[in-house]
Amino acid sequence: MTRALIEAVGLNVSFGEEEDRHHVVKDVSFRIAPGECYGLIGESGCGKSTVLRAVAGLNADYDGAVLLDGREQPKARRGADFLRRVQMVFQDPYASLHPRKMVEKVLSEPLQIHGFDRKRQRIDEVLVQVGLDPAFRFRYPHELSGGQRQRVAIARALIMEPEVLLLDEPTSALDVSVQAEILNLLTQVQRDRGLTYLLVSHDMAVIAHVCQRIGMMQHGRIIEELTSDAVRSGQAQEPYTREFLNASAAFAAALEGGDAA
Ligand SMILES: Nc1ncnc2c1ncn2[C@@H]1O[C@H](COP(=O)(O)OP(=O)(O)OP(=O)(O)O)[C@@H](O)[C@H]1O
Repeated sequence: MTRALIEAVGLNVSFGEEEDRHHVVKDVSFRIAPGECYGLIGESGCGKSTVLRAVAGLNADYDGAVLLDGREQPKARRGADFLRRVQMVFQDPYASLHPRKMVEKVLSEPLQIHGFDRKRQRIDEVLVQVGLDPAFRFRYPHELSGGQRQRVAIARALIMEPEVLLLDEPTSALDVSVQAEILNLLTQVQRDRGLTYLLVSHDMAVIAHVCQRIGMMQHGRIIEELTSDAVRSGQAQEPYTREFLNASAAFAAALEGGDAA
């Protein structure tokens, strides 16, 4: 890889004090090229979300470095440039949208903060892009389904015209019936805009659908990096990775369906 757009170098994160101190992310490094989708996968508690939060700058208490376009980012306060170019989509759209803010306000606030022009037009365009009628701008979160809420959360990220999306289990809080719709939307906007994704999930079907390269995490470490082609053709080296893949019935179903991208 010649150029990494987003990069983690030797990330370490611990929680707690003294004897209660737990080292939950251990020397995690990865490089993601512009336009590439990289997935972090592993069982619950292995440290995936903690890695993502450190990369996003939501947890400043890490050792190691996060680089955007080759430039190391300050830990405590990401600059305006990073905050515009790197956006995050959270697992639970119920929690990530303010209940008393109309969609219009959710989408116009970041435009205001970052001094964008043509607000009305940008809001209409992004709503259409995420599959919502522009009239949804006048709805409150409680007037939306779970899938529609996650579409608004994705619109909020996209409206900043970012280059990188950090996606933390973006479908796992949704009904199974709408999970595929949201995944397809994420794949579509990634292609349309040439976005770079760092996607965290415990679900191999989700990761294989979206990502070209995968980091397998166990106990806070990336134990193996492999391409989704290698995953599909069963070329995992580590026994734990093979076990994880074998145990993933959903992944087997995705393989059968042939929709793993
Ligand atoms: N703010 C925190 N304070 C203390 N411990 C934490 C904190 N955040 C996470 N942890 C612990 O760090 C470990 C890794 O958590 P993390 O959420 O990163 O795992 P994960 O792989 O994303 O799991 P899941 O898929 O269940 O979210 C867990 O043992 C968790 O309890």
